[in-house]
Amino acid sequence: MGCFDSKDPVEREQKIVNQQLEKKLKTWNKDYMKAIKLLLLGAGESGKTTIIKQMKILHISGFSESDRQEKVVDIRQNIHESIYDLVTNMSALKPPVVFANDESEISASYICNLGPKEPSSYTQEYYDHVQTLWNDDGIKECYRRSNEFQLIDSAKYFLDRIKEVRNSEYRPSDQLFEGIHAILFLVASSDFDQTLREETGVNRLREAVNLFDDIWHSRFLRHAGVIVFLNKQDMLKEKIESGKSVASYFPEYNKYQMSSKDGDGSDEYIRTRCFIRDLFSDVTKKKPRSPEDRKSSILPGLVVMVADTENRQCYFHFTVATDTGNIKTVFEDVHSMILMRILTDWGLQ
Ligand SMILES: Nc1nc2c(ncn2[C@@H]2O[C@H](COP(=O)(O)OP(=O)(O)OP(=O)(O)O)[C@@H](O)[C@H]2O)c(=O)[nH]1
Ligand SMILES: [Mg+2]
Repeated sequence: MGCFDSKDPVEREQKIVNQQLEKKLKTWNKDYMKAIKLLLLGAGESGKTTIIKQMKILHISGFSESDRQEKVVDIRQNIHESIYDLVTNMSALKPPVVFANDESEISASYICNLGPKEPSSYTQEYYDHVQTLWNDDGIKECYRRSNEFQLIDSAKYFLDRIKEVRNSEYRPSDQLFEGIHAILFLVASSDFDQTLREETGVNRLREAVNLFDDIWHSRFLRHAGVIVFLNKQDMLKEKIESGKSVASYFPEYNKYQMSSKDGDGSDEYIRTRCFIRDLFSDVTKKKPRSPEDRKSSILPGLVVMVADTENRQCYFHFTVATDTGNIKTVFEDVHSMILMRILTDWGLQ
């Protein structure tokens, strides 16, 4: 038996265009999923720009925003066409298909009122209705019987992407963070004796710990792996070897117990860098700072605190961002760590 081949040239052309579009989107999606997405965060002058420069040197590139926007426009149009065709054809089928949920009736009239042409603006309400309909078992049944009417080939592919498209337009924070595999948080470790330029009196390292607290407990970032780069190790070593002590700024250093796996504590620089690492690792074991303490947070709109429910791990590296060789080695470790995480998420590890 041969395949159904439309004799109508317009219909045939439409089908070809659809197939080409579907192919393009599939390739785009595959590439996007393949890319490892990192979010680089850190206080002022901690070395973020330097790390990006090193990444460029080490040939790491990403997706452009215009590529992404172009894809969103294509998907939106196809979502509307698909859901409109499904809704309007449901009752005409023989025997007809009915909605499984009552609320879908309201969503169906909303979509029918818009007509077959895509809406002038895509609102949250619009996406809610499409989502309600696409979740309805009646619509799913209608989709299964789509051989009985005209529906674009890739309707399911597009409708399954509602969340992705909606996020890209209406929830900028989520869009920014969705699919991020890991957050790189940079710390200028040698800042232990510095105060913030803009707010004299605030210790820069202490402020970096507070910022990390906000980021670690942020609702938006809770699914991403977190890697802390304890950067500027060369400057830290220099400071310690010149006789400066972290104890003058962090009195708790005097009582600091170094773990035996980190060394015997005889090297002051090693002891200091472990102490600084533990300032950050303690954050991952504690509750978020109180709202009172977070008044001066530089991320007020972004941070919605959550208490940890998942068992998350944080990875620490001692880095010198200005040293390409050092960053290359560290990134090789980071890369394997992220791949392991992805495999674990997929249940392959
Ligand atoms: N010695 C040394 N200098 C570093 C290191 N990392 C960064 N720097 C220097 O520190 C300064 C600040 O680094 P940037 O990469 O500009 O820091 P940033 O986080 O992008 O700073 P802002 O954009 O101002 O927030 C630059 O002069 C860097 O060359 C390091 O590991 N060792
Ligand atoms: Mg910068």
